[in-house]
Amino acid sequence: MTEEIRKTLRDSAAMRWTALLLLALAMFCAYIFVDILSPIKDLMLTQRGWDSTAFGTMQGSETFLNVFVFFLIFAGIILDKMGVRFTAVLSGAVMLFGALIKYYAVSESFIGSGMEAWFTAHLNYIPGFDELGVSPFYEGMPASAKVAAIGFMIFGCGTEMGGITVSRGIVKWFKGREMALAMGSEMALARLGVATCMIFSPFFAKLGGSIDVSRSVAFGVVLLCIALIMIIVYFFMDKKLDSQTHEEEEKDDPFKISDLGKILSSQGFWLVSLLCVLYYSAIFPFQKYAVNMLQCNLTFTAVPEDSFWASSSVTIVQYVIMIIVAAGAFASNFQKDKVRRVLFTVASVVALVVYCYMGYMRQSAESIFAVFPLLAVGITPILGNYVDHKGKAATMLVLGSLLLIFCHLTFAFILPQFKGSELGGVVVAYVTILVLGASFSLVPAALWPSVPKLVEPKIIGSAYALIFWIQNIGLWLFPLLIGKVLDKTNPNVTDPTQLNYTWPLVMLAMLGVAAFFIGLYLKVIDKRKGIGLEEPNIK
Ligand SMILES: NCCCC[C@H](NC(=O)[C@@H](N)CCCCN)C(=O)O
Repeated sequence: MTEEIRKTLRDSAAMRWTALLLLALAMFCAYIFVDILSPIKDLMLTQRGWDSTAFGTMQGSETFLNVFVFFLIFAGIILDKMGVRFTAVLSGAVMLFGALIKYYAVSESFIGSGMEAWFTAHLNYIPGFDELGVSPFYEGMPASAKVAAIGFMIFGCGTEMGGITVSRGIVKWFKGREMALAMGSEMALARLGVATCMIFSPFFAKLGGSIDVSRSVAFGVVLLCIALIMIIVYFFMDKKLDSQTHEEEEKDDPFKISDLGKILSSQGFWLVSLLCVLYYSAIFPFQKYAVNMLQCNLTFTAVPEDSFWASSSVTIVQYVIMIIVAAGAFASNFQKDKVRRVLFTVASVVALVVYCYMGYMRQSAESIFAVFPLLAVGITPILGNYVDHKGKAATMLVLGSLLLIFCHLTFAFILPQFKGSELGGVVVAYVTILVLGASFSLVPAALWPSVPKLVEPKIIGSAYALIFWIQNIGLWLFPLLIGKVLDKTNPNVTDPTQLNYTWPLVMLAMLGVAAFFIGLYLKVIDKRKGIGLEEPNIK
């Protein structure tokens, strides 16, 4: 066979990176939708009557079916049985379907509809789930929040199924090549999705001077349509690849229930899963409240509506600068020449300073918080590469947890001290958010590539599905708990920007403490059992 005949799509760097780009852009859109209501929590109270408990219950519902109906486990089985491209299209369609329901729930046409009346009277009690205290609805929950929660549950099935499918797709296209870099790059783009959402969700909700929260959700729905198109394009690339390699998709490793037993009996797997659920529970649920937490802790001077800083064009310019920060930091990873690498980094840092200044001038909590994922865009691929070549994954997990504790305690106790000092508060907020972003690079970059060291290659897909499932328990519980703690500790507060966030933040810091100790124990077990977590991936 000649060299030419043997060449497949994945042998071409351009083609495999195109395949990654399609999958990563689809996840970018999905991550935008995940947090689409997070930066407008205050508007959800004033426009739709969602208090913190309603908001937290709706936000937590994303993971409900994954956790309590074990959908993620089924998603793992579907992925193993049907392959990457089928599951990718299915996840895109499920995400879009759920998103459309959520859009209807928050739209103006829902208000006063028969559906609103029905949901106000029903779904207050769910037999079984209420007794267990895990119901996604409660007596008195606004009807729009109930329907939005149903849509978000369905969306959550699609997005988590998409998450494991993309990981497996990356393995399919990049095995034996730049796999860690590809995974890091995919996560980097997902982080940019979160930053995009922080800027554009409030932008669309307040567009043209009138407030309409459904515009933000509509923006997310449009992006999910684009995501589905990208997945369909990927479908044909993937089909072409299989026809070239004459491989029947993934059929050599079918999922068996007995595989679950093998995974569950691994101590390392349990420690990594525990650390994953503890760490991510202090990040993703926090993300849903962070903008409101900043609104409550920073002193903002209202920017007049006719001022330059309040204009829509400034929002767009700020977003373009954000893209320059992210692109510069990301591209510096790929520069072989040292001078070029430094130039890219410097350009990115300068753009970051300009971005931060604009956030301060706009007095905008959402654009201040949007720097959180930016650092992760730049450094997650670097750290992924570091783990590949130098190792030290367990140490990075410990360090990431320590930074997490430091940040949540700073938000809880130091940031409120700066109330009254406009600039001081914003500086403390920026620094803490950036450090939290660094922590959010360290842990994912070390955690996900460590999974293959814990289980045999044959059951990696199922192991990822199980870790996601365990992680989803925390992602379900903590948005809800934060909302409840907020309501309990702020009984008479009616202004959504005057809440005291100390106790929810202490609770999140405690998750970091537990993750820190698990990380230390993991280091001990790694040394004792020779798991190789501190070893480089490429020897
Ligand atoms: N290829 C890496 C996959 C893991 C990325 C990881 N995402 C998750 O853990 C998701 N289960 C949670 C997503 C939360 C929103 N639904 C990440 O670090 O983003």
